[in-house]
Amino acid sequence: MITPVPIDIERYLATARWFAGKGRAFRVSSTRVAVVPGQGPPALVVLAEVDYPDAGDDSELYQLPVSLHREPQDGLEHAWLGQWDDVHAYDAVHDRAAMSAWLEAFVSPGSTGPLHFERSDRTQLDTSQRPALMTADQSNSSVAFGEDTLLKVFRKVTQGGNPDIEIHDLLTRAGSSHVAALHGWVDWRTNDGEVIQLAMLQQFLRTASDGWTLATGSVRSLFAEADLHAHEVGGDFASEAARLGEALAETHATLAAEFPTELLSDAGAQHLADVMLGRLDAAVEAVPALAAYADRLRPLMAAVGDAAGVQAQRIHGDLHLGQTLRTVKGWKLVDFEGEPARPLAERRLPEPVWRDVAGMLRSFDYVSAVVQRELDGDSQTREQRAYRGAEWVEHNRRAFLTAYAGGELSPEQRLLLDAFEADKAVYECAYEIRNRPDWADIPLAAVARLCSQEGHPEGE
Ligand SMILES: Nc1ncnc2c1ncn2[C@@H]1O[C@H](COP(=O)(O)OP(=O)(O)O)[C@@H](O)[C@H]1O
Ligand SMILES: O=P(O)(O)O[C@H]1O[C@H](CO)[C@@H](O[C@H]2O[C@H](CO)[C@@H](O)[C@H](O)[C@H]2O)[C@H](O)[C@H]1O
Repeated sequence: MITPVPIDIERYLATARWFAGKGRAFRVSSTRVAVVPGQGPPALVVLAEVDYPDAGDDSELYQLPVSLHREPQDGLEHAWLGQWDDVHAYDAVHDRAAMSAWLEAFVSPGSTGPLHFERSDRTQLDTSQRPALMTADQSNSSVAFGEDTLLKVFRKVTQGGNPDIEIHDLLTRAGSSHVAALHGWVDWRTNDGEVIQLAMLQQFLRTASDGWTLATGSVRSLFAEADLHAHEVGGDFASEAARLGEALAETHATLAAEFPTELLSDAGAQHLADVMLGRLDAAVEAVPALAAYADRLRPLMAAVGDAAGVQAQRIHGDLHLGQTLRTVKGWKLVDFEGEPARPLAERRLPEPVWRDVAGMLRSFDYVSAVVQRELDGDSQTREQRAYRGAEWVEHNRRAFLTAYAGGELSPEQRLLLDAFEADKAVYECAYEIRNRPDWADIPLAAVARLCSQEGHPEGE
């Protein structure tokens, strides 16, 4: 079904934080529309297919929940999508009435046209709770209902199972204490068997603090104490880093128990190495400064091709401190979608756990670098902060890794970890150039360090 909608989706996409095609020439080639059941102002789901003239057949599908009103809505001006005749259209995630209709649709799950609301547990939903769009800088859009429930509306959607829903579902059913419980999800289902997953409803961890905020706070405490070492300051993060290592190890164990695992075949190991090498080549194109390191990174990545026999399993796929939440009951992991830039089929493949471990190790480096950038000072002060910041990074990386692995890494594990860390830093160079060019020197400096003789302090 191709349904034209008379709103200027292109104008809206061009400025949306979650639109991955910003800065490229694009056009909306088709739209499909479905109606969300319920009372109140009409709420629609629009699926917009986006084409990129510079990229041949490359197209993407974006979801726009839309609400329609007979009158212009005060307070929703920023979410205005357009008007035809006397109908005003808004981005519905900002619209309380429309989001309440979504929550109510979960109370009587089932299908209305292509939209299917599914419940996965029996948690009572309180539909009187007031919806509020979260303000986090996100790839998707999340709406909290009061203090208990969170609806994450996926923006870039794809045919097939969404790993965030799939993994939250299995971990919730397995009783994992390291995820926010899943309550349900929304599918777009067509008669010919196509399924596109649109949104998920889960427990809202309202009082949790995210790992990024806590860790940057720890580095700020360190810098406020001129002469102390990282383990001596009140805000030492190492015991939390260790708990995070334990939480990740437990989550990996549950994932290995709940999803199929496999031992990497020769072809599987070679595929992993080829993907890393391909990403390196593409990143060098986007970030020419990487070229100086490429010849030293390639042998490390190519060696992954010899990793046949290593266990591969479902993992998080894009783990960093911003994906962790500290609750009174311990650490939770969020956002199991994997790296948004990787094709969906690849993100759902079993992989060595070292990709996640490497992601967290990289994140400790970001924390120290980002705090240093916030602060002024003469060159001597900056040099001293760089030294102390590096000590903080080593201290926390070691605490995390020791708790995760529970002992020394084997040479094979060390090699995989090093290769995944290099791969992540390369990915980050390309990510930063596209999204935050001012930050590109953070992963670039990490690549330079990985290529130098300094090695990995926490492994010694
Ligand atoms: N269940 C939850 N409860 C409370 N906060 C959450 C929950 N899930 C995610 N968050 C917060 O929202 C932020 C964005 O969520 P995330 O799932 O990473 O979205 P995105 O895929 O859009 O990046 C996270 O960094 C976290 O701080
Ligand atoms: O959270 P997303 O799934 O959208 O992940 C993407 O964005 C992240 C930035 O928010 C990016 O993470 C990089 O920056 C973080 C600090 O902002 C840092 O902690 C991470 O270590 C670093 O990789 C992530 O790579 C990207 O996929």
